[in-house]
Amino acid sequence: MPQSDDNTPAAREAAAGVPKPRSEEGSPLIRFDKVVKRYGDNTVLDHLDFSVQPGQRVSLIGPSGSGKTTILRLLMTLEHVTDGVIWVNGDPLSHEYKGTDLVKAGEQHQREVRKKIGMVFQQFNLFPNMTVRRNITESPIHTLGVSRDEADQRAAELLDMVGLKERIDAHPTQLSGGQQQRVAIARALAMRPEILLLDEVTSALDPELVAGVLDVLREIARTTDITMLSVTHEMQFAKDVSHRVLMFDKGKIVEEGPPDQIFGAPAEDRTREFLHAVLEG
Ligand SMILES: Nc1ncnc2c1ncn2[C@@H]1O[C@H](COP(=O)(O)OP(=O)(O)OP(=O)(O)O)[C@@H](O)[C@H]1O
Repeated sequence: MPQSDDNTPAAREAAAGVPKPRSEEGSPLIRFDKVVKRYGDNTVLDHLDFSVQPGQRVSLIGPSGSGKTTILRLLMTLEHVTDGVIWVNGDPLSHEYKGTDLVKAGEQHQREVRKKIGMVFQQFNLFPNMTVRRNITESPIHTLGVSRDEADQRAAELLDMVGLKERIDAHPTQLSGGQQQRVAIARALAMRPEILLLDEVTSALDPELVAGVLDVLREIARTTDITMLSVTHEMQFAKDVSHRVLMFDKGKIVEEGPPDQIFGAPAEDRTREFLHAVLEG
């Protein structure tokens, strides 16, 4: 059934004056189409529609439990939708295929889609028994079939970018939380993903280590055109790096727009209340 023009993500963005970084006219890289996620009776995402253009950096903000992390976990196929479809690059994520005939093809396809997406978690999830170098090179070598030399060279470049090139032979336990998180960022980028998902990447860090990690991410935002979806409670960071901010409450988008609008002149009471609580609290 055709949607009313006012209700489409494109119409909402146009109304909000959202700037498009590139591929404005082209197909979205990510599209959520009436996505529902339920755990038992708890509806975590409620017919969610939004899309992300290639190269767009989007921050997801909103109160605890509003469904932000679930969106990233669905994209990583760590969870499956209850209803609706998630499209990546014009293809549905495999678990949304309903027909049994397609399940096998879907699994192969799901692996291909997954390779395009890197994620950095709140807990760094490095392998403690591997050096920093091996943490970064294992997936490119085993999943992408990259040669060891090439993977090593890329690891050295990425560690340089995150300011840790001297720690290439260290083990994670020898590093601070902030350093471990910077290695986790390098590891995600080693797969050359099109999409980088960041899930509250500074929440587990001591306050004095937060700035170093955010600076690395700001630099990635400045120097690459990677598509970025970031769940964050760091409002200044969201303001600095985002093309667009989505404000969530109870599994729905209550407001979206460029950071100047969301942080400077929010239209919705719920957004104002949330920002007041975060910024004043
Ligand atoms: N595996 C699960 N089983 C049952 N309920 C879950 C599961 N994962 C998440 N939930 C529920 O889904 C809801 C949304 O969680 P989600 O982590 O997406 O919220 P969030 O907006 O990211 O919150 P926060 O900012 O606290 O991380 C919460 O009510 C949570 O309890």
